[in-house]
Amino acid sequence: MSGRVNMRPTNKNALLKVVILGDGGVGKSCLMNRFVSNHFDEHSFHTIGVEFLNKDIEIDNESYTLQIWDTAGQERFKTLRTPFYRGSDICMLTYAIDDKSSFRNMNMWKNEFLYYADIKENSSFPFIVVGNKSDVSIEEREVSQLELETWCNENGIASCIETSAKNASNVQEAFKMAVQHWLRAESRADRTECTYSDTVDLSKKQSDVRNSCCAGATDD
Ligand SMILES: Nc1nc2c(ncn2[C@@H]2O[C@H](COP(=O)(O)OP(=O)(O)OP(=O)(O)O)[C@@H](O)[C@H]2O)c(=O)[nH]1
Repeated sequence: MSGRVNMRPTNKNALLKVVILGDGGVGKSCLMNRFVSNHFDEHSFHTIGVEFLNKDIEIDNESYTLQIWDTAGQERFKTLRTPFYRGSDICMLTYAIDDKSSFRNMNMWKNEFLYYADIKENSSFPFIVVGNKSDVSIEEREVSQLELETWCNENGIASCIETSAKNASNVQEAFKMAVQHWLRAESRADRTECTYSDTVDLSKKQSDVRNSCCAGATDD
């Protein structure tokens, strides 16, 4: 008899580290607080360094714990925030719809993340782009939805959404979308690993299987 078995357990990483990046004042802390506690602070203080909160989310009957890292957007806190990028599963690049310069800075944020998180293969990393403060008036808006979509296309990012931490519009959806994006990236990675390493050929003798990279997974 001959066959191939995928040894990777499903939902192997139920704890997902989500890092929120973007210029100071775009609403990162407010987004996190709206998502975690359904609360909005009109007079939110600048974050110093990083803060994190956990929140469970259910998608397709699977439960995930999001560990959400809110970082300080001001340049002077760079050395305090960058050590926390490593080990991230999802990166939320955030700008404010009424602040064009925060939109222009997304390149800088993306590059800073890739560098300090030490991501080699950036094309498959689950970035999601969030345009916050969608409650502002048309007159105050400085970034159109088309500009957002164009930037994402140019940067190979498939997930983007406009939110308002103030009126709660799309905040739950943004985090859900982020996890769904992560799931798609994971399943692509699983398929690749299935092909190259994460499989056991049952036609092999048991001694050969023990020496393969996945053999230990059956005992753990
Ligand atoms: N109109 C509007 N204001 C918002 C929204 N989200 C946040 N704000 C306001 O924007 C300001 C900055 O919000 P923060 O959440 O502290 O911004 P931040 O990105 O965490 O800033 P740093 O900690 O400096 O990086 C606060 O006065 C908030 O009340 C929103 O969706 N709409």
